[in-house]
Amino acid sequence: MTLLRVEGLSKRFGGVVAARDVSFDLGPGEMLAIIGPNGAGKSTTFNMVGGQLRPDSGRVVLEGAEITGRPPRAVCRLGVGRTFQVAQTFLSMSVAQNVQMALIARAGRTRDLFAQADALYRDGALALLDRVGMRSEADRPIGELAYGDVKRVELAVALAASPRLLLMDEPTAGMAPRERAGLMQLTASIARERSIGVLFTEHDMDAVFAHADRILVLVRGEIIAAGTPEEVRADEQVKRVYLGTTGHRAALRARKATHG
Ligand SMILES: Nc1ncnc2c1ncn2[C@@H]1O[C@H](COP(=O)(O)OP(=O)(O)OP(=O)(O)O)[C@@H](O)[C@H]1O
Repeated sequence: MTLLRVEGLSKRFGGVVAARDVSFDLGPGEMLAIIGPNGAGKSTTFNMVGGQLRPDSGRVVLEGAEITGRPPRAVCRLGVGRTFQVAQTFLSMSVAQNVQMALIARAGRTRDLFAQADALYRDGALALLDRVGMRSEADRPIGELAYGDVKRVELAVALAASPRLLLMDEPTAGMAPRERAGLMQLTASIARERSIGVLFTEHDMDAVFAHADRILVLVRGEIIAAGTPEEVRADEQVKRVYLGTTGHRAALRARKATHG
């Protein structure tokens, strides 16, 4: 079954074609990476799916319903979640309260927010924190956490909205290599168990080749290749214009880590 269908998305900024006829499908529980050099159109594509940008042409269809050009808030309500950066969490609040806020917002109970935030949805928040390995830190101010731990809390915050599709823009940026693998592994296992489709961009090729089920390669706004990590790694055009030897080594490392 198709969760997300993207058909012929195009976007131009003045003379720059940021996306040209971008099409792909994403299934429930699937991890789909969009890779490509700087300026390839990854963020543009992402933002057209999330509603932050209106495409010039093309369609975005979520579970059979067209969501093209709908504002981000509406897209979010329809089941598209997004992980946000540290600055968008509430630094002085506790880890648990950050997740509770997201649960309260999801339930549409924002009027209760300040009166009862301590008690509301605490159990639900703790369950989500448990799933991302952060239960023991629930009552610490989030501002005290190490960066890699904040990323786990961000994942719990995104899950609080019960997304069908999760958009993750460079989820491992700024993390240490070992922490990156842990976060990607966690994301992949949660995606599978909850049938959440994950669309992510990532510059770290180790993370992509080890954890994506499929990879789209964008170059100058166009998809030049799409397929499994093995297929993309073997694609001559991809090797030539993008991956080169660095990507090839990353693919080999990832295969070794996965298959021994
Ligand atoms: N708001 C904008 N106004 C003008 N040009 C833009 C805008 N957003 C993106 N572009 C241009 O569109 C092209 C694609 O940009 P985009 O940010 O989507 O690439 P990207 O693959 O996400 O790059 P990076 O890996 O550097 O984040 C680039 O040439 C960029 O300069």
